[in-house]
Amino acid sequence: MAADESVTLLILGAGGDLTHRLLLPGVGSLLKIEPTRKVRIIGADRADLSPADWKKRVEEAFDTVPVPARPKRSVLSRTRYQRTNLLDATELSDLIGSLAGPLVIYFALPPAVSIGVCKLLEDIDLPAGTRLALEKPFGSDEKTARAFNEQLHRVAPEEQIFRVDHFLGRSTVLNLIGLRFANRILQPVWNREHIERVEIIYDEDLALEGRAGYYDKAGALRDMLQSHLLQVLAVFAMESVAELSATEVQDQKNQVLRSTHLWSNSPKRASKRARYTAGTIGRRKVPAYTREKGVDPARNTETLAQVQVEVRNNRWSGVPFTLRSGKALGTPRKQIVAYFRQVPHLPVGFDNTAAPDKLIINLNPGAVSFVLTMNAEGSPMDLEQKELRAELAPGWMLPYGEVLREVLDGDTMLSVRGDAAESCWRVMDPVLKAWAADRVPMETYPAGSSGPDGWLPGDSVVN
Ligand SMILES: NC(=O)C1=CN([C@@H]2O[C@H](COP(=O)(O)OP(=O)(O)OC[C@H]3O[C@@H](n4cnc5c(N)ncnc54)[C@H](OP(=O)(O)O)[C@@H]3O)[C@@H](O)[C@H]2O)C=CC1
Ligand SMILES: O=C1O[C@H](COP(=O)(O)O)[C@@H](O)[C@H](O)[C@H]1O
Repeated sequence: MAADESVTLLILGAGGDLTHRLLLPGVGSLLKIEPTRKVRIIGADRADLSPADWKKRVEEAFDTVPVPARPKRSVLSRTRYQRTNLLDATELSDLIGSLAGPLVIYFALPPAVSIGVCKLLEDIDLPAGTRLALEKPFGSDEKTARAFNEQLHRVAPEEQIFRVDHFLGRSTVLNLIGLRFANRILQPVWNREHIERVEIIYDEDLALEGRAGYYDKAGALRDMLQSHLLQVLAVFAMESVAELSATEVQDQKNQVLRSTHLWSNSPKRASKRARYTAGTIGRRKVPAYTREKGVDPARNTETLAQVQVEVRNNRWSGVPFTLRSGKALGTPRKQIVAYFRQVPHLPVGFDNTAAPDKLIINLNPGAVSFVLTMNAEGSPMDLEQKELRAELAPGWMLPYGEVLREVLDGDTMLSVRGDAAESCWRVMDPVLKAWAADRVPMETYPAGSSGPDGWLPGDSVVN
């Protein structure tokens, strides 16, 4: 679809946090880069917002970017809000009936409400080609994800369904494809012969930040590992693509996800979970997770999760991939680290066999570092590790701008295909079952620390 063709973006759940904090600024950041793009934003929610309230919300979100005057004026002059109980068939049908295509329906709703709305959409005539954009979590296990896929396919074909993952909008992830396939240096060593293990880590210094309503039912594993980090793994490990197209990228990513299994098939050995206790992050005092507002300690929700998986294919068999993410950690660390094997033979005479060579890919902000063993300062017989580093340009728009751009253009390259969503649950379901049965202990770590001791295998120097 051409960027100058006007698209109607209907945001369901327009009064909520996602719309306010991420979606509207995302659209704004897209308009900043593409000021002639024509998008008509319609907000719908059960909140009682006046037309002026709604315009003010859009304007405030745009001002955080900020959006240039002309596209801002154009959007504000055409946007409107419709108070709607989205689970009422007549109200939903009236809302959609009032809109012209091409139409994108963005579900910024609690997951159970999204499923209910989809059911109602089966009986509503949608403009031809209507696209549906869904948020995570996509289902709550493999079975519910499959059922949700079947239901969605009764409303629209797969190529009109966008399961949004803002990590895939991240320029750094696209940079990963460039890093892997646009030079000859890395391709020959990107395999089990040369890479011993890989860590994909997203440690945050943010704590709960008032999100108990969502997070206490999700936890770190569902919030980050099952969704974002498995997607990052898929891009890291996939075979080469002939072109940057949805079919190529999706097929290659999904081959990886289909081949991914828990390390030694044992959820007990492959997973760890922990929850933060009271502590201090910088100058900020953080209460114990169980004392945070809205948390039910009986849910036993983890705030730090680590899972080891194996990609059982010709390229990666035998290489452990450790996925880890958590909240309230002292030092944010958002990176992929590939540890290389030792050289087959180190010339006799050198001192100091150093730690393994590493490739570190920082996800946010983006940077690539090679940490290589070479001659030290001083005695040339001595070895040490030195770092070669390149900073990557920041994303040209916000991650939500990048994913929305694809949705508005009808390009599914960066969205999660239905079978991939099911595969991700298939990998993690045994861990969730083992945790629910208390077969893996819940450890603790003070907020502001680096997590429980001894979780990551081997050396994991933060860079
Ligand atoms: N917020 C975030 O940072 C992120 C959120 N997500 C996902 O985005 C989705 C939305 O999350 P979030 O914005 O945080 O949730 P919120 O609860 O803040 O927003 C959902 C909105 O939908 C409204 N709503 C619920 N039921 C109905 C209904 N029947 N009719 C009309 N409106 C209704 C809610 O109204 P009311 O308040 O009255 O209930 C609320 O305004 C979730 O799937 C979440 O997992 C994904 C990534 C990040
Ligand atoms: O989807 C989510 O992602 C954020 C981390 O992503 P970032 O781009 O904001 O760094 C995470 O904090 C949140 O819990 C999760 O729902």
